Amino acid sequence: MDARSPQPLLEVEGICRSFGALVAVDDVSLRLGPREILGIAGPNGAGKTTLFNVITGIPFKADKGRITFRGTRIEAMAPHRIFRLGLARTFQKETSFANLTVEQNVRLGAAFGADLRGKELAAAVDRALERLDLSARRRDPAASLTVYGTKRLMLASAIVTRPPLLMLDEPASGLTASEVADLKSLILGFRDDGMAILLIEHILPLLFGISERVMVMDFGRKLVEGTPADVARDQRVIDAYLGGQSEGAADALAG
Ligand SMILES: Nc1ncnc2c1ncn2[C@@H]1O[C@H](COP(=O)(O)OP(=O)(O)OP(=O)(O)O)[C@@H](O)[C@H]1O
Repeated sequence: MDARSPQPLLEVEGICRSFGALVAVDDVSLRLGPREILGIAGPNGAGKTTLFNVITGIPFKADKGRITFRGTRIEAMAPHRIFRLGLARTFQKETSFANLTVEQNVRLGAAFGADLRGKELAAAVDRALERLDLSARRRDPAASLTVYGTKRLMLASAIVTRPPLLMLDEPASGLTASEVADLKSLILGFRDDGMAILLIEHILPLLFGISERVMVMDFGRKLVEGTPADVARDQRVIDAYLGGQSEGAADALAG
């Protein structure tokens, strides 16, 4: 099944969210199939993070629209119940419980996202720490990690319950080129494990290089959606957003 199938993994229909007079997300719809990677691009303030926020209900809901995840309507559901249905996210800013250890952070993710206990919980935490190359740091305080270490910790806490949908908000910001390359293979590995991925990213070679489809937002609205090749060539996208970066996107597509 893919996003065009009658029952996609995630279906967002006519979502709106305003802050006073500012319409941050304006009638946005999207569909995502299992194991699909949908990239979301757009200039600063286009409404990308607000879209993530209203899908996950953290920290606020949409004013209008329907969101269906795994056949269940979630637009009015409490965030922890959405997580338990199998939708996990990370945040733009590196976020962790700084005074807890790396392992305790991941255990919290597991407890929030599923009813895991005992050996099952321990195995899930071990697996997530191993996957994100954090096993050797498990007893260290989260505050001692580097920027990329903290990003990997957010990812470990998000994937510990093996969610079918992972939403990543600018996971590559602030990383070195080799860290971005490492992150790229991690994300592709999550997809190979069975996760669908919604990815917001300003680093276009990464976004265009791993997404099956790309959606570009501008002024709260969906400007264009299509294959990376079609989107990178779309004159509306070049005018509104890519500008000088269109070469970077083209290079990513070339290989
Ligand atoms: N809690 C809020 N209160 C008031 N305005 C908000 C709030 N959250 C977002 N906005 C505004 O909504 C608009 C969309 O913001 P949003 O963070 O969703 O954009 P974005 O596309 O994710 O941008 P960036 O790429 O810079 O992260 C912006 O004008 C922003 O200032």
